[in-house]
Order: sequence, then structure tokens, then C-alpha cells
Amino acid sequence: MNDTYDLIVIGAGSGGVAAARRAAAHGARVLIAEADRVGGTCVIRGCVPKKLMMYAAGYAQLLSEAVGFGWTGVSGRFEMARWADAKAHEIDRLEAIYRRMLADAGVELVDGRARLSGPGLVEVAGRSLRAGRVLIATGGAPARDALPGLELAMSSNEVLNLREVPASLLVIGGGYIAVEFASILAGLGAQVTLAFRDTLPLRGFDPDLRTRLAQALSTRGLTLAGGVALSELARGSGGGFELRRADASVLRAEAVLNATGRRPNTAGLGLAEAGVQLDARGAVAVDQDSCTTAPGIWAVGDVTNRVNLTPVAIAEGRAFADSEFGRRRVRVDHRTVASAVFTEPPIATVGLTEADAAREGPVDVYESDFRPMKSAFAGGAGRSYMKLVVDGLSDVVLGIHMIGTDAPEIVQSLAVALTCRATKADFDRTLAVHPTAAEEFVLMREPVRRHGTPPHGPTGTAPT
Ligand SMILES: Cc1cc2nc3c(=O)[nH]c(=O)nc-3n(C[C@H](O)[C@H](O)[C@H](O)COP(=O)(O)OP(=O)(O)OC[C@H]3O[C@@H](n4cnc5c(N)ncnc54)[C@H](O)[C@@H]3O)c2cc1C
Ligand SMILES: NC(=O)c1ccc[n+]([C@@H]2O[C@H](COP(=O)([O-])OP(=O)(O)OC[C@H]3O[C@@H](n4cnc5c(N)ncnc54)[C@H](O)[C@@H]3O)[C@@H](O)[C@H]2O)c1
Repeated sequence: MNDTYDLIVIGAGSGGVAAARRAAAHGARVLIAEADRVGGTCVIRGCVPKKLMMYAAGYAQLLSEAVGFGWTGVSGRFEMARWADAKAHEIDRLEAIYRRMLADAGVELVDGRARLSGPGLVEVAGRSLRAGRVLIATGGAPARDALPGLELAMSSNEVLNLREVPASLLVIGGGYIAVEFASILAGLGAQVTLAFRDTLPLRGFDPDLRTRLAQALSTRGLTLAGGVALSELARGSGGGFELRRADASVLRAEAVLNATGRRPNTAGLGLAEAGVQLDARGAVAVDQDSCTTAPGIWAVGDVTNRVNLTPVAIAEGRAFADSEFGRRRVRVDHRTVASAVFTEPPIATVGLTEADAAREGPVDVYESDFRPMKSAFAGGAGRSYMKLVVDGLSDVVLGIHMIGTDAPEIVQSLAVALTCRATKADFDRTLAVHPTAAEEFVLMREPVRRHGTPPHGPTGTAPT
């Protein structure tokens, strides 16, 4: 067997698979090594099973709303083991598709843990391979070192394999994974406590979204235990777990989820010996073209800890492959990446927050806060909130933020407008689709706030 390749990719997750297929499409001879299941975090233990669990949880609200719409006899009991079996079947199906896509692209797949053994040299499954280029796409894994005792807790990996809903769940952390699973497990019937250090969950998101999410989760019956540093997790004397906090308070639950962040998978890869340096946070250090500090070695996705999202890993993988094998230099713009948080209600956002935009120059802010027709009719408390952050000088829309039903779907579409540098005037001359929630984004007439003053002074009204 000829063990020399144009490209060896280590890790068959979102970034690695995208890079391997694109490089092969450009005619490269490509091998990809995977230590676990093909598809990586997103498909096997991340976005996909999480979203399937979110859909399951969403039926609780739909069933209760149905009553408000005149349905009778609507009831049910969630059997998590049935969901778990169906989810396992779906993940098997998706993994098989990923394997087939690699084979169809002509990429050789090796099941095994790979390591670098010298410049352009990779060892995997007892083979010593040589490559013109090596791509590290090994992703990340749950961090367990934020406080003592976290090794006792489940991570997102184990939560996604639960076969029963715990009666009570303590979620440690206030980021994406913490709020999503807190929201989902509460929807499935668990009594959820969310313990985090900051005063609000989701640091980095627009404060108007963070406040409304906290309110909505509290209204749904979750306990938000924020604003206190966390000291230690321990087993409770009568079973379950105890989370001790810096103010000497103790939070208790039957089950506990550690959602205190993720760490890049860099151990055992032979990186130091190969001259690949890590940054201060333990991620593979790369430049804008995903080049590491070692010639001939690139890295993409979560292992580089830039923006840890699937579409970003895919874009970085394809940009690398196009640049190195397609003779077309492509770079990923990490500044305006859209993202969603799949809570109930969900959040979605693209572009600058109001505060970040205001630091750069004059800004007009438009808002809409309303009870959506569906939830209002059914007697629900749900509200939707939308915000446009607009450049006070050029009228270009800089940020789009929403919390409310369908926010991820709505903001995905509007992200195209933001990418095209649409102005507020473009939004204003777009006719509404009625009746929808999304139409509010083209019906905001007057700014609710202005930051800074444009050179000619405030105009008073928004362009029509
Ligand atoms: C619970 C959860 C929910 C998420 N939800 C979303 C979401 O809704 N939307 C979103 O955009 N992002 C989401 N993410 C983030 C997303 O999953 C990651 O950003 C994405 O998977 C990163 O892709 P990657 O290719 O960098 O790494 P990964 O997908 O993690 O792939 C890395 C692969 O490398 C393999 N590997 C590691 N070391 C070796 C080795 N030495 N040899 C061979 N193989 C190796 C691993 O087994 C793995 O398969 C979520 C993450 C989690 C944990
Ligand atoms: N919907 C999505 O797109 C989605 C969903 C899940 C994950 N992700 C990606 O995965 C990444 C990882 O998610 P995550 O939630 O694990 O990480 P995160 O960085 O978003 O959140 C980690 C949380 O843990 C807290 N924390 C850390 N150390 C702590 C300590 N000592 N005491 C108390 N709290 C502590 C942080 O304050 C933060 O709230 C995300 O940043 C995101 O990029 C995306």
C-alpha cells in the first residue's frame, strides 16, 4: 500500500470532514483518521442529538397550548428511553451517511487515534503515514477542572445518553450548554436549578436578551441561582449531589450537569515534538489562514478555540482546502458569525451587540417587544423581543438580536441581509409577510435610543 498522501486530516468531525471532502474534490489524495465515531461532536454528541432532545421537550408546551385552541383529551407522558432509542437510531443513520460521503469523495478513512511522529509523518492504527500537509481537526471535550468535585457530574456527553429524566437537576455554568440543557430538561419535567457566577446567564450576548431569557426561564419554573461564586461539588449525605457556594449556601439535586466550558483536544497528538505551539488557553495557535507554527501543519475548528460552532469549523476546513489545493485563497471572517441558543424561548443573534456598536460610533437602536399571537391566544405568558442596532452615520444594520419563538430561523434569514450590508432603509422598504412575528423586523419605525451623535446632529426620525 502506498502510504504517502497529499493531505492527512486528524479528526472526522465537522471541520475535518469538510476539509477532507473539499481537498479530495480538488484532486488531492486524502486520508482522514478518526478515534471515535465519524461525524464528531456535532453529529454524535452535540448539535444534532441536542436539537432532537429540544424537539422532544417542545411537545410539553405544544400540548398545553393545544388546550387553549380548543383541543380536549390532550395529555401524555414522556418516556425518555423511547426517545433515546430513536435518537441512537438516527445518529447511527447520520454516521453511516458521513462514512458514505467520505467514501464517495474518494477519501480514505482510518478508524484509530492518530499522532504526529515527525514533519509530515502521522501514525495511526499501526501504520506510519507520510503527507505533504497535515490538518489537525480534533475538536474539544468537556472541561472538568473549574471546581473540585466536577468529575462526579455528567457532561453534555452523558446527558444526551440519559434514559430517564431525573426528578431534579443542578446545572453548573451559564453558557450555551448550561442554558440549553437546563431549558430542555425542565421542559421534559425535571426540577432544574441553574448555578452560575455572573448575575445573568450567557455572558457576551446582548443584555436585553440575557435579562429576558432569565425572566422567561424563571417564569417556566427553573431556579436561577446566579451571582455567587461556586466552591465545590460533593455527594450529598442522603444521596444526590450538593453544590457548595462561596456564600456558604448549598444547592442540592438528584443529578448534576457540569457545563463549565470545553477544552481543545491536544493531548497525545505529538504537537510539541512537531513544533506546533499552543496559545495561553491551550488551543492550537493559528494565523488567519489556519497555519500553525509548524510548516506543513494546519488546524481548524474547536481545537483552535476561535468561534466554536459547527458552521465555523466547516468554513475553516473548506477555506484551508480551497487555499491549499484549489489555488484560491479563502479566509473566514470570524467577526459577524450568527449563532442561536436553543432554549425555550430561543435566542438568535448576528453582528454587534448594542454596547459593542456604540463603542465604535453613533448608533440607533430599534426594538419591538410583543406577545406573539399564538401564545397570547392560548393564554401563555410568552413574549418575543427583537432589536436592530444601526450605524448612526451610514444607516447600515450592524446587529440583529431576537429572543422568542422561531428566533434561530428568522435570524438565519436576516443574517444574509446583514452580510450584504443592508441599511435600515432597506429593511423599511421591505414589505411585511403578514401575519408573522418576523414582520416586526421590517416595521420598526422610530429608534428607541441613540448612542453618540452623528456629525449633522440627530435626524429625529428614521429613514422611511
Ligand atoms: C452539547 C453541544 C451542543 C452543541 N450545539 C451546537 C449547535 O447547536 N450549533 C453549533 O453550531 N455548534 C454547536 N456545538 C459546537 C459544535 O459541536 C462544535 O463547534 C463542532 O463540532 C466543532 O467541530 P470540529 O470539527 O472542530 O470538532 P469535532 O466535531 O469535535 O470533531 C473532532 C473529531 O476529532 C476526533 N479526534 C480527536 N482526537 C483525535 C485523534 N488523536 N485521532 C483521530 N481522531 C481524533 C474526535 O473523536 C472527533 O470526532 C455544540 C457542542 C456541544 C458539545
Ligand atoms: N447553540 C449553539 O450554537 C451551541 C450549543 C452548545 C455549545 N456551543 C459551543 O460550544 C462552546 C462550549 O459551550 P459551553 O457552554 O461548555 O461553554 P461556555 O464557554 O459557553 O460556557 C461555560 C460556562 O461555564 C462557566 N464557568 C467556567 N468556569 C467556572 C467556574 N470556575 N465557576 C463557575 N462557572 C464557571 C462560565 O462562566 C460560562 O458560563 C460554546 O462556547 C459554543 O461555542 C454552541
